Amino acid sequence: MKNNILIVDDLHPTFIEQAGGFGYTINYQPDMKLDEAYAIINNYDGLVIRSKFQVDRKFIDQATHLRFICRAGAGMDNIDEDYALEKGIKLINAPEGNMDAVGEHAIGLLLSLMNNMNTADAEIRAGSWRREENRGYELKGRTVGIIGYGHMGSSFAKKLSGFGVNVIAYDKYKTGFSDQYAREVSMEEIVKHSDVLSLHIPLTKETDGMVNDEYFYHFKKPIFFINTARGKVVKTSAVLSAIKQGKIIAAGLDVLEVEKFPSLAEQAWFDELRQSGRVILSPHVGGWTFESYRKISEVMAMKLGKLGLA
Ligand SMILES: O=C(O)C(=O)COP(=O)(O)O
Repeated sequence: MKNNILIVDDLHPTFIEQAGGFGYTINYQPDMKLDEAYAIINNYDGLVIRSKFQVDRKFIDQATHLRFICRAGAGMDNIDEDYALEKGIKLINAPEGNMDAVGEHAIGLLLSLMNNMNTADAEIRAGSWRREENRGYELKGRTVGIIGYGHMGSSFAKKLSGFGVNVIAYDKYKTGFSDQYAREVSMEEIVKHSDVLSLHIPLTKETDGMVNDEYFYHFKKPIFFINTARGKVVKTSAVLSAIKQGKIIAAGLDVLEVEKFPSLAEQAWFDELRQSGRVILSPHVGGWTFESYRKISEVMAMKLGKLGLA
């Protein structure tokens, strides 16, 4: 055992300081590429990564001494979790570090959609002052449906508590989670009652492409749709069709099926998406704030300390 950790992503220094205190030697390489990490990973006990590359079977097979992987964030979809666990590698993530960021970002997208902030802003910049066309809707009195009631879903629910809304939540893998912020319901009830739908589920084999044309078809009321979870859970073409059919009033998307340029611009749906006044986009920054940068590091260091592997 060398008690050393390779960090391949940008990370707040508090993790480095604290892990050093536990007795680990740190190699901090925030710009390291996959092939460079692959070449040296067999010398390390620990790996810290955000989402920059896939820690797949091949990588794990190469990491012959790896004892733990810290995912500096929430989503574990860039790590072959089953294979890592099979190999006895411990996994740590830190959703507690960016749950406030995601909850607030989802609220921001929702209020912006309901008040036409994107179009109103663009119109004024273009020289037009239109009040009636930019009249907003109120959140108060509406039913907000949350899919997935983990750290992110419950953070969003908590932040909604001052708005006078009825918050209902469905989580396929959890029961008995009703709390003061949300009432646990079936998927049927989400579909029947929601005025707002917000996704807070991970990307897995099961959820990949889950939100398709059929998914929106069943909703009884026109909805405001928010995705701060994972882009690949949602077919963008289905969001665009649902907007055209009036099933979705407007959509706030922090994550997309394909992210980053130039590949995003090459998607068949991109032109329609970017021209739609009924969509607000942000570049996967829901969980990425000045505060979460530090909190993620603190949470990971705390969890690593508890593992007591050094
Ligand atoms: O924490 C998460 O799951 C996120 O989506 C944040 O992604 P990132 O680590 O900033 O690439």
